[in-house]
Amino acid sequence: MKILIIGGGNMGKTYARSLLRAHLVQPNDLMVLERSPEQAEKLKDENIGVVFTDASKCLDVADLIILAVKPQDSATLFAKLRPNTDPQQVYLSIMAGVTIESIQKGLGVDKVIRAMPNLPAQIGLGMTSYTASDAVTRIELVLVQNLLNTTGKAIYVDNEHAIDATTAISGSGPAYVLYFMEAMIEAAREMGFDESQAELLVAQTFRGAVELQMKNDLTCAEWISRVSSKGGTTEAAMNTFRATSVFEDIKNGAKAALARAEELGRS
Ligand SMILES: NC(=O)C1=CN([C@@H]2O[C@H](COP(=O)(O)OP(=O)(O)OC[C@H]3O[C@@H](n4cnc5c(N)ncnc54)[C@H](O)[C@@H]3O)[C@@H](O)[C@H]2O)C=CC1
Ligand SMILES: O=C(O)[C@@H]1CCC=N1
Repeated sequence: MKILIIGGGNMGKTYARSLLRAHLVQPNDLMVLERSPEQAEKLKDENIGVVFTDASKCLDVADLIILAVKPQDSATLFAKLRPNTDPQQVYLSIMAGVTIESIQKGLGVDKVIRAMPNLPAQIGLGMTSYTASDAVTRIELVLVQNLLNTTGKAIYVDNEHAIDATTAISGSGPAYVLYFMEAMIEAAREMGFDESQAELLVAQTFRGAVELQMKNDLTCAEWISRVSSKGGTTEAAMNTFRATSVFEDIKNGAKAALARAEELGRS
C-alpha cells in the first residue's frame, strides 16, 4: 500500500515519522507532497519518504492520502488534485473544521475519514478522534485506526460535531496547558529560581499531577482537596483563583476554539 502525505509541516512530518517508526509502511511506499520548494528541500534531508512538489507525479499511485495542509489552503489544494483523484482512494484529513462533505465535493471522492490529532503525536502521546463517511469499508477504517494508533490514543466518534469539539479540547489543548505552565514558570522565576530550575519544577509538577489523575479514580476536585491543607498554602492559592474568573475563562477559551473550528467548516 502506498501512502501520500500532503503538507510536510508539523503534522505531516509527525505522521511520516510515526508510520515509518511503526513499520506500517516502507520508506519507498511513503510519499510526501510539499508545496514550498524550500520546505521540500529540508524534508529530503530528513529521510521521511519520497518527497514531491508536483501532485501529478504522486497522487494517482497513492492508496491512502493524508491531508495535512492548513484549512485555509484546502480549497486551492482540492482544485489542484481533483482532476487526478480516484474513487478507490481513501482520504484521511486532519484539517481543523473542514467537513467530510466539503472534502468529498472538493475532491470528487467518497471515501473520507476525518480525524483530529494533536501535537504530542510527535512523541507517541497524541490524542485523536476520528469519524468516517459511509463509503469507507470496515477494513479501510481498521487500517487507518492502526495508523492513528502509532501516534498515541485514538477514539472513533460517530459525528463531526465531536471532531470539532475534539479540536477545541485536545487538538488545541496542549497550548492551553503550556500557557498555564508558562505562567507558573514565570512565577517561579520571580521567586528566584533560574530558568532551568523553574522549568523542571513546573514540568515535573504537571507530569506528576497528570499521572495521579490518570492512574486513579479520583476526580480533579478530589485531588485538589487532598493537596489542600486546611488554612494552608494551596488553599491560599485556590482562594485567589476562585475569586477570579480564571476557571470560566479557560472554558470560554475552549468554546472560542470550537466556534472557530465550526467557522472554518463553513468557509
Ligand atoms: N499543529 C497542530 O498542533 C495541529 C494541526 N492540525 C491540523 O493539521 C494541519 C496542518 O497543520 P500544521 O502541520 O501545523 O501546519 P504547517 O503550516 O506546519 O504545515 C502545512 C504544510 O502544508 C504545506 N502546503 C500548503 N498547501 C499545500 C499544497 N497545496 N500542496 C502541498 N503542500 C501544501 C505548507 O507549505 C506547509 O509546509 C492543519 O489543517 C491543522 O488544522 C491538527 C491537529 C493539531
Ligand atoms: O490551531 C489550529 O487551528 C490547529 C488545530 C488544532 C491545533 N492546531
